[in-house]
Order: sequence, then structure tokens, then C-alpha cells
Amino acid sequence: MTTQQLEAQIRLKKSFLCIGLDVDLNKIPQHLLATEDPIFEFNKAIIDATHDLCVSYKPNTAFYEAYGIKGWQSLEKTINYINENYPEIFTIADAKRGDIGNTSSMYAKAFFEDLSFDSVTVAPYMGKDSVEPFLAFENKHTIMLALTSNEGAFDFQTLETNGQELYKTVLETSKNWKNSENLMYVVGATKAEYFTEIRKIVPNSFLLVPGVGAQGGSLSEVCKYGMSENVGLLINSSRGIIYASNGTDFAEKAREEALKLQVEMEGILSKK
Ligand SMILES: O=c1ccn([C@@H]2O[C@H](COP(=O)(O)O)[C@@H](O)[C@H]2O)c(=O)[nH]1
Repeated sequence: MTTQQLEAQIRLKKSFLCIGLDVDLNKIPQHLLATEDPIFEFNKAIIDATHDLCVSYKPNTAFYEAYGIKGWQSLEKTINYINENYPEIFTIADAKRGDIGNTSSMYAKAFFEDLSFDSVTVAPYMGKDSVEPFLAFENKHTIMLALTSNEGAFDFQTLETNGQELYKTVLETSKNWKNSENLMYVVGATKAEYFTEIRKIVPNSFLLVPGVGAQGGSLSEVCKYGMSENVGLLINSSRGIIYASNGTDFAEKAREEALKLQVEMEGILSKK
């Protein structure tokens, strides 16, 4: 999917919501455990109930890898289901990969070719040659960690190196990499006060913003400081939506939570 197609979906749906599909078998409704593939059945119901309210789904691969080969099969079925039934949705494999060049190329093939995700998250720690293999894929997007939502973000990301905070160096340096137009960045919703500075460096890039909902980040604060001319934000909520209920009404309740965020987003977009 191109960036322009994603922007068109945001305008059409009046939403820049990304729903996180972080499926934990201990948290999903009991009745699904009797099915052959509880993870897929859960995702399918959530997707069918919410696809018109969001522009993106983000399975975090940890929640699938934790269940071995069966989990990976559930991930494959989930991405195929989205691509076949809702091809307008922007898909994110939250896998936080990155390694020496030839290994990164194989990670990129796994997520972009084998699984057909639109994007994958990567860690910037190994530098340019670990990220450029992902950027080489046309109409695919590499979402690089910049300033994460957790407390540990302050351990390294905000430390000063050569007179500026490391996350700023990551943003600035990566703009010069080959095919950098395929880059997006992760910035946590819990760090809303940093968005003004971030927008000075990457005024037009898409930012994937996790941390609204269960982690307490504020949607309105993020939008106030982080919204670009073309919106440029994908706001993620996972647990806050998908675990709204663990009864038979789980998909309905997930829709209600997604709708609350979509309505807030529509309000923000109308004032833009
Ligand atoms: O800085 C980051 C980067 C990634 N995440 C991931 O996003 C979701 C958030 O889930 P919630 O349940 O809405 O808190 C999850 O997959 C994280 O691993 C993040 O939270 N912060």
C-alpha cells in the first residue's frame, strides 16, 4: 500500500486508528478455546466487528511466536484474512527486527513477501545497513523505533550524544538512508510533550503511536503536538480495545471501544 492510499483511507473513514491484535489465550473468551484455532477465531471476530472504524491492524508477533508453530499459523491466517477481505487496511507486523544486512533481507522477505504485510517495525540500534534491506521493498514501509512508550526509553533514547538526544540523531540520520521515503517511526503516546521537537525533524513522516488506552497516553495531546498537514499519525490501542470484554459479547464491546476512539478522531479531524 502507498502512503497516499493510507492517507485516502484516513480521510474516508475519518479515523487514524490502528488496532493491536495482541492475543493472549489467558485473556480471550473461554468458549473460543474449544475451537480449532482460538487465536484466529478471536482475531476474525474482532476484525469483522471493527474494520470500518480503523485504518490499520497491528499484530505484535510476540503473541504468536509464544505459541510456536501453531501461533505462527494463526498469524498467517490472520494476515491472509485481512488481505483477502479488507485489502484497504494497512497492516503492521510489530516484530522489532533488524540485524546484519543479509539477515535483515531475510526478515524483510518473511514479513513483506511470505506474509504480505504492508509494514514491519525495526530497531535502529544496528544502524543503516541493518535497516536499508527493509527499505528496498517498493510500497512497503519500515517503521523504526524512535522514542518508545515505555519507561526504559529514558535509559538510552533521550541520552545526549554529540550534543543532542539519541532519538533525534536516529530520526535525522535515517532521513539520509536509501529509500528513506519508505520510513515511518514509532513514538509513544506517553511522550506527547516530545512531539513538537520530533515534528521539527520529520514534519511529514507517518508516526505509529502506541500507548493510548492501557498505557494511559492521551489521544488529544498526541494530536495537538504530533499531527502533520496530512495527519501523519497511526494511533494504536491493543488491550484497551480487544479485551473490553471476555464474554460472548467480546467483539461487540471491542467495537464500542474502537468507536469511542474513532469518534474522538473524527472530532479532531473536523477542526483541522
Ligand atoms: O514504544 C512502543 C512500541 C511498541 N509497543 C507495542 O504496542 C502495543 C501496545 O499495546 P497496548 O495494549 O495498547 O498497551 C504492544 O504490542 C506493544 O508491544 C508499545 O507499547 N510501545
